[in-house]
Amino acid sequence: MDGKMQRLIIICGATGSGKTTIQNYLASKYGFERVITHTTRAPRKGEEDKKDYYFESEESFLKNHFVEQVKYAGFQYGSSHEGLKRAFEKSKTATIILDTQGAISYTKIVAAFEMIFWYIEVPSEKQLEMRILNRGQSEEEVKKRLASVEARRDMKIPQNLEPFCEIIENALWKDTKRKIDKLLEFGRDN
Ligand SMILES: Nc1nc2c(ncn2[C@@H]2O[C@H](COP(=O)(O)OP(=O)(O)O)[C@@H](O)[C@H]2O)c(=O)[nH]1
Ligand SMILES: Nc1ncnc2c1ncn2[C@@H]1O[C@H](COP(=O)(O)OP(=O)(O)O)[C@@H](O)[C@H]1O
Repeated sequence: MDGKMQRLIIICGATGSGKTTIQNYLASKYGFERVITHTTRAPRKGEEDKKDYYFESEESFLKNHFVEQVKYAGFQYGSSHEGLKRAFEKSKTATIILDTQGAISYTKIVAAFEMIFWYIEVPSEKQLEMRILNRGQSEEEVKKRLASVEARRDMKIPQNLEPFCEIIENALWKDTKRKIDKLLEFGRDN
């Protein structure tokens, strides 16, 4: 495969903004492979090891070869060279979900693939809370998550990430899909 043709779509945004929903849409409509990242947080109901994340212990986490790693709401998260390679073996365009700090790290690396940065926004914090609650997490869990320094930080796009990012407002899902389709149509062959 021609390395120059590979593309990584980096998706970031507040917790509950719709990053996973968008990643799933890109997988089902366009066949874009997901880069599975590593975390020490426990799986949520319905999440599967090696599909949603590589769920790691503190010890096993350290054994990976990371492009970047962060601490988010008290847990470790990291994207590994192995994870990227596995995704690019299956499709030329891959997608990855990162916090904004991780996305900033990617703006600084020299990579063999093209990078596209998307920041997902939701019109109001109230809507965010509602969506997270609908996802099945308890009110207490949601409050705790939204109170972490990292979650607060990622509610807004950091200034040093803004020049690299396409901001996608995820209000009505059908409009979001249309926006994404347009962006990908425009990006084709560029
Ligand atoms: N930097 C970085 N962030 C990650 C990685 N994997 C996941 N994240 C981010 O970690 C944050 C927390 O993810 P998660 O626990 O799944 O919670 P959610 O955002 O509420 O679905 C999100 O902002 C993810 O984008 C990674 O490998 N590196
Ligand atoms: N445009 C939308 N309108 C209404 N609900 C949405 C929309 N996009 C995503 N959701 C829902 O919001 C919740 C959070 O979305 P999710 O993709 O899990 O967010 P993230 O991965 O950013 O934390 C999920 O229950 C999802 O189905």
